[in-house]
Amino acid sequence: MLSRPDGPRGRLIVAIDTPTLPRAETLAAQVAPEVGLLKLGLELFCAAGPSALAPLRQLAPVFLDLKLHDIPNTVAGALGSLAPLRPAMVTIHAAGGPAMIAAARRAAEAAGGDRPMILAVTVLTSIDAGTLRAIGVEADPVEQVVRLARMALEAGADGLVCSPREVAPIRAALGEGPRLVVPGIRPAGSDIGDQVRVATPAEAVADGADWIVVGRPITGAADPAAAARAIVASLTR
Ligand SMILES: O=C(O)c1cc(=O)[nH]c(=O)n1[C@@H]1O[C@H](COP(=O)(O)O)[C@@H](O)[C@H]1O
Repeated sequence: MLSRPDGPRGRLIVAIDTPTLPRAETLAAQVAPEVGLLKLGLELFCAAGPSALAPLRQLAPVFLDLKLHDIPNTVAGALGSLAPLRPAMVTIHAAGGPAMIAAARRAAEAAGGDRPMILAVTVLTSIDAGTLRAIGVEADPVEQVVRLARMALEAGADGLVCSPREVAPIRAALGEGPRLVVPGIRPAGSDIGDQVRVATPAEAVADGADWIVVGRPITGAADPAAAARAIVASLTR
């Protein structure tokens, strides 16, 4: 399994969110020298399919972010189907519960080889307390994230996806063990878009994020490589 990053550059994951494979390949080639991993998410996977992974993996390890959330047997089957693609990280939704998470972990181990890191997505960074209430969760985002984080790790997740607002609370509650992958990152002054629980790259890393995930502030920049370099330069831990 992928080790923790040993320097600021290794901490940066760029989300290659585009429906067009040629555009994804261009972006990936521009930013790969500046980053630790490239993230392939639903937008590109749904448009271009599993074959989108290989060209990205030639440039950097790939975080395959499909946020799997289904019955344990189906999620385990999906992990088995994804194994030949050799992603470095994969996401499942913590809300799928302990049996689903344990099945995902078993399936990743059964596939053998250098298995992917299984990351449990806690509460999406676009969700606030009002949206949690709308789906029947009375806890605030921090409380809910820490609850899901503890459950997911006990069930076999290798790490967690959370917003930068919960990094310090997770470290306080669960220590340095959990690997934390943190989207909802916005350099000061950049457009927040649909994100709600955000912080700057430096804040997230100072609080204890292992990796930060950045999409539009880099992919929408006139010079994506320069934008990635500026973010890496801002990281101190
Ligand atoms: O799992 C993720 O990566 C993820 C979880 C989450 O809670 N929030 C979140 O934004 N993400 C992903 O992180 C990326 C953030 O992109 P930007 O908002 O453009 O920086 C997107 O690809 C999202 O799919």
